[in-house]
Amino acid sequence: MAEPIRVVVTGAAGQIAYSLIYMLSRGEVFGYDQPIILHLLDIPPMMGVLEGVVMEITDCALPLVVGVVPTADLSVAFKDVQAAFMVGSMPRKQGMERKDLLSANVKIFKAQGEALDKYARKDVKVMVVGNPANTNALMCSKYAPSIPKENFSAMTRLDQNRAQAAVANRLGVRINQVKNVIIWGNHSSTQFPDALNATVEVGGASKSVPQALNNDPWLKEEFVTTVQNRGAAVIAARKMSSAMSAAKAAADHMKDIWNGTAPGTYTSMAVLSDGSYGVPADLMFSFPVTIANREWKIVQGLPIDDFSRAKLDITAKELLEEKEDAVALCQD
Ligand SMILES: NC(=O)C1=CN([C@@H]2O[C@H](COP(=O)(O)OP(=O)(O)OC[C@H]3O[C@@H](n4cnc5c(N)ncnc54)[C@H](O)[C@@H]3O)[C@@H](O)[C@H]2O)C=CC1
Ligand SMILES: O=C(O)CCC(=O)C(=O)O
Repeated sequence: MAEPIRVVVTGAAGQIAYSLIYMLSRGEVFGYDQPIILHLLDIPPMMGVLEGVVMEITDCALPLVVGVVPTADLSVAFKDVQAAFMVGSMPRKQGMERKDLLSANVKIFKAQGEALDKYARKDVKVMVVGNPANTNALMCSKYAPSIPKENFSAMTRLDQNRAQAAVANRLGVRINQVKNVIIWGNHSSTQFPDALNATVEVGGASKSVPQALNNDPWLKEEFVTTVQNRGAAVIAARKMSSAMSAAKAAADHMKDIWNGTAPGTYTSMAVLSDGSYGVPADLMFSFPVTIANREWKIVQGLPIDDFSRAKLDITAKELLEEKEDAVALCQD
């Protein structure tokens, strides 16, 4: 059996972690033959709840879990970790935008960036789930200067999964027949869910989604707003934010980083912009990427018409504003 790897989940006593820890422990992300040592971080008042989570992990009798380290101490949580799921932070309530969480959450990511810098392995892969995810990831990476910026990403996979499911449903096909739906920009209501370059497999042949839908105006209208507002719709229905689907998306995201994307497919994640597609550099912007050897590359050369250009610019503008606010908050 392989040597165990150390994996940290922050916000380990919370809702998303409750589903995510089980997926990790079953081998769904790092492989069914990869033992793991789980580092579980939460805040001191949650240590009692976390103790209950640890009891449940034990009672699941999972052979791949060879150690569990529950803690409220950053130096313990991040010590020698190779993968970090940064979930711990406050979720929004009904009526709030995700960026309203910036003042509550960004300093958590500053402190945890500093701790990653000091204690984690330099090849650690860090994915940020806690909202506002893109800007939290940007600030986390800025406060971890000894870790390559490319090792940080923020999750827009839940939006991608939602978009893929919506397209499959509209076409009446299975989810895995739809490929290459893209989420551009921020994990917020300004994101641009784009199925204009997506494809669907029908009868062994690949067809463009707009063609398969006879250029249905739905693709540029209701599809976009439904995906943009899906998180808020779940909150309105559940009175709590998405958790099972968020955990599944976090697992999908890290699994792609670990194992790479399948040939001919790309996935969306927020990564540091290098100016591709006219997006300002130094923003954590969701792009279509391919991944090999645990390194991502932004997919180049996709057609961007005036409609898509306007959508990309709106979401980039929001990220620029968030970045400015975050930098100011972290200087306080
Ligand atoms: N990027 C995405 O697609 C999604 C992001 N989210 C975000 O994920 C975050 C977590 O959501 P839930 O698990 O539902 O929330 P939750 O409230 O159930 O759990 C959050 C946990 O984080 C802990 N926490 C708070 N501050 C912490 C700190 N400084 N260090 C470590 N742990 C800390 C809390 O004590 C709590 O146990 C929220 O910000 C939410 O908005 C949720 C769904 C999707
Ligand atoms: O919408 C939120 O603020 C919390 C959960 C989330 O980010 C989502 O469901 O997309």
